Amino acid sequence: MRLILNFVATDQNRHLKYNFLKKEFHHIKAESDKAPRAVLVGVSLKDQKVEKAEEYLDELAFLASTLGIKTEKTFIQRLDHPDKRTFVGKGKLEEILTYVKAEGIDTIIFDDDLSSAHARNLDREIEDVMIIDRSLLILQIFAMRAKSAQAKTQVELAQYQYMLPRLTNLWTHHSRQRGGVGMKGPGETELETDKRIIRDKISLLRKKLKKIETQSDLRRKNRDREVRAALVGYTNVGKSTIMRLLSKADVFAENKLFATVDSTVRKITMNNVPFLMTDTVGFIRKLPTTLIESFKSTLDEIVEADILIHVVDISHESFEEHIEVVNKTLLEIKATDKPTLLVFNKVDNYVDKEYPPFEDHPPATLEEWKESYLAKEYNHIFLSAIKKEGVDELKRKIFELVSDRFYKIYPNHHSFAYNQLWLEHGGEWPMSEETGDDE
Ligand SMILES: Nc1nc2c(ncn2[C@@H]2O[C@H](COP(=O)(O)OP(=O)(O)OP(=O)(O)O)[C@@H](O)[C@H]2O)c(=O)[nH]1
Ligand SMILES: [Mg+2]
Repeated sequence: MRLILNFVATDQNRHLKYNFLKKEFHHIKAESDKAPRAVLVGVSLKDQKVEKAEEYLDELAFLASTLGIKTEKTFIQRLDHPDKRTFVGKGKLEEILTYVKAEGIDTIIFDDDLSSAHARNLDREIEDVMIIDRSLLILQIFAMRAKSAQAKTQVELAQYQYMLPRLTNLWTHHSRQRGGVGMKGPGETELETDKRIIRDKISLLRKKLKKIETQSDLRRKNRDREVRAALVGYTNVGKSTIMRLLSKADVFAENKLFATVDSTVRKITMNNVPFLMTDTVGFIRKLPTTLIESFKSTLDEIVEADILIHVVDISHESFEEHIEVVNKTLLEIKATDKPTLLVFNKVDNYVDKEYPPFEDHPPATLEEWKESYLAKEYNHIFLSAIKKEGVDELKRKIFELVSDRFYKIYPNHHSFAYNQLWLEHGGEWPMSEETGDDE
């Protein structure tokens, strides 16, 4: 097996080829001239339903398809905890390998992060098949999507940070004294050299990022006295579509995961009240921590926002869990405690659930969701961004939050009395709206 990480550590110009993941994928594609074919492997833990593990693998398959990888089969093993040696047990691994060989599969994707010990042991068992874990897959998507210098540098940094601890045991069999060649320092083993190169690269990238961030900090400072709203939510819920709807901004929306990696800011004015709207990167279950760290300045757009517009795809089977993942991530980056509007998007795609009659059951229809604990807990609206149903109410709710904040900063603004009246009388749309780019 050629493990994906081998590329960097064994390539002569490894310190130059930072975009190793991309190259590796191109390599596979070029070899076979068709989409890479994969099997997915997940573990269903003791206290977890098998359907949950299946759902997680569906998401993993969606992540893989975003990179053009086709999923041929999924394997789930029920375990108390992942196997220490090879992630799944011996028997399961044999079953997987038999299938992989028979079908000529080129990639095995694990739904959890593999430790360096896992990688080493799997490396011994498997030949000619690429092994990827969830974090690596997400990092690769980010690398593909990043457009700005800032996002590209952030992804690179996250890739190297991901790699560094995994180098530790992986290369022990390469560790040997080697005299005076290339980058090697005096008395260093090959492993030490590799680690040093990566550490140097990390500190270089940190410096580069700091420089870029100083510029965006300055730009943000200039916006200090402006009201800022941020669209947040799980990936693929419709944030960019809503951004387009509100600002007529030409942002990219696609039915793939992590369509947005660079954040976009637009200035919007409603009834003479201006504010900034940010569309930013979506969250996902088990977002690699290296990504959260290196995307700190992008996520600061959320941290510094006055108002959050939390978008949810209500037609998704796991949308309640998605809300939890987003709330947990917001807590992690310290962006809670802001006035928040929960947008239940994609109502056009919602399919009523079937439950046995006369039994207690979770909400099964949109009407029932409207009466649910979630609707009670949150300032919310129901929306179809695609069919443009509920847009006026969305605008009105956003306007309420934004103008509340705006008049706190500018209590004497001339539009205050007019807008108070307008809101008290039910605020009929359309009202004046201008949009413009700010960067
Ligand atoms: N059926 C339906 N689809 C929608 C709706 N809103 C957005 N979509 C689709 O959902 C997909 C994702 O939309 P995006 O706007 O890219 O989602 P996002 O939240 O920005 O996604 P990321 O940037 O990947 O995190 C696209 O295919 C949209 O066309 C809606 O109201 N109904
Ligand atoms: Mg988006």
